Amino acid sequence: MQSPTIEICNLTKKYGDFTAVDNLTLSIGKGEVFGLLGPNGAGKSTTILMLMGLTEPTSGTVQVCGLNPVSQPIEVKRRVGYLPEDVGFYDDLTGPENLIYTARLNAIPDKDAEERAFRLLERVGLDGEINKKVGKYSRGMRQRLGLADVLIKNPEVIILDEPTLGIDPSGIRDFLGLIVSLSREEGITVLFSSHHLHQVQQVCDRVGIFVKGRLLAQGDITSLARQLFAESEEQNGREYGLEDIYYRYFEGGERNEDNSDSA
Ligand SMILES: Nc1ncnc2c1ncn2[C@@H]1O[C@H](COP(=O)(O)OP(=O)(O)OP(=O)(O)O)[C@@H](O)[C@H]1O
Repeated sequence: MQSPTIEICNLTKKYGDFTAVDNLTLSIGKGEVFGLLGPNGAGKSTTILMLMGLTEPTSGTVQVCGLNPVSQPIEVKRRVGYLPEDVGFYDDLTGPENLIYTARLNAIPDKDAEERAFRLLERVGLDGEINKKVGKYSRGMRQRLGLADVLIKNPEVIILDEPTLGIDPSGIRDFLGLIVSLSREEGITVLFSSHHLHQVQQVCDRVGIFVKGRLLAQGDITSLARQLFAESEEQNGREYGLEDIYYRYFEGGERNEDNSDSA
């Protein structure tokens, strides 16, 4: 059997006395779209920083594409594309100019870089905007350019940290559709970190519920509620679902008829 693309084992990160990530164990297979779902402050970004070799674990191990991000951070960055909440671009350059710049930084020859930049702009639906300076892009356009920027080096894995923040609903739909097709058509492994239950539900094969540094449950969407609410279901005789997860773990309350459609 193929070994997992991302393998996290008993991973802990402490900042002084505060534990941001607490004994996390998780495997993500090749081509899988995995959602790391948790409220603000759960430890999602800290986990991503450890996967990228940008901060060191306090204890435990991480492997990405068979590499150790602590001792091989450059090799990891070569194979993993990371899209943060807000990507920094040169605002006075156009989309293609920004992408070609990234390609050069990744040692891609100029001729290939240009061809790849235009192909990716088409892939993310920005081919109609090639002469526009990025400073004039909308938030959704910047994120789509961010995705192209991540893809220019042909990564095996892409890690997206709250990528839809500030994008309008139709932009979000397009962006999520793109992520799914990338995974399906190109076999890219995707780690999608978000606090939006419904977005994660739309695109992810498997989801981990991450709260206060701990992974409470993981699995496909339908099995999550069962894992988290088995006892309550037995006591109350009703079926629990995703909305219940949202209210209990993200809002700190329980779902009732007054709030049942606002997640
Ligand atoms: N450098 C740091 N020093 C001290 N505490 C930190 C540091 N970085 C993060 N934390 C704390 O660790 C916890 C987890 O933060 P993290 O950013 O990983 O959460 P998150 O799930 O990504 O949330 P958000 O979506 O709000 O960024 C938070 O309580 C945060 O305040």
